[in-house]
Amino acid sequence: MHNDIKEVLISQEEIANKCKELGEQLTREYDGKFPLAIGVLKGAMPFMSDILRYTETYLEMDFMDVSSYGKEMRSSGEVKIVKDLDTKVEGRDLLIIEDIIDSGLTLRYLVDLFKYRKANSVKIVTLLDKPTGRTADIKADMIGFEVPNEFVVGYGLDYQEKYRNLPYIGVLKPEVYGGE
Ligand SMILES: O=P(O)(O)OC[C@H]1O[C@H](OP(=O)(O)OP(=O)(O)O)[C@H](O)[C@@H]1O
Ligand SMILES: Nc1nc2[nH]cnc2c(=O)[nH]1
Repeated sequence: MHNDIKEVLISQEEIANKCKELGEQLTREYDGKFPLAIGVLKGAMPFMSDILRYTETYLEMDFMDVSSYGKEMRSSGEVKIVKDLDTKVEGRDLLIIEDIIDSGLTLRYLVDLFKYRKANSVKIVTLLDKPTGRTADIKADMIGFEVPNEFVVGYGLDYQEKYRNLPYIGVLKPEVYGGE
């Protein structure tokens, strides 16, 4: 698996330090509130697990499974709900937890949906931000790292469902996805 990686962009240690920092920031942000933390499956799973163990306030967790990439490296442009929330969001303070904002289409769709469902507030924390990919108008409230305009894998992020269990963020060798 590690043999398929051309370059490590963000190390396991850098990710761990950042998760602690962001979790502590969330503690301050949501102290005395009872937010609903929403993990966007599947990619956000490791990040959600790591930041929330440093968030020392009462909170509730739920998950939404949305998909727009399928097996491709480009967004289909259509965000599909694979699994909806089990929790009502009306009047709640929501924290959306994402692994990456690229085109922004996934988060634009989710924020609009939660506003339509009358959430009290909607904030976004993302591990990675790829601003050069953006086509939709959306910004995160908290960002771990900015990444260049490359398809990244690891720590939740997949290519054809592989590499989500890598402990770091990296870039694949071109031959892995049929490039030169
Ligand atoms: O800003 P965007 O261009 O919309 O891209 C971001 C989304 O793409 C990935 O999800 P994907 O649809 O690949 O599903 P997955 O998390 O199950 O891999 C990622 O986890 C984000 O949710
Ligand atoms: N694995 C992966 N999924 C994405 N979804 C949106 N951008 C990316 C990316 O760079 N890598």
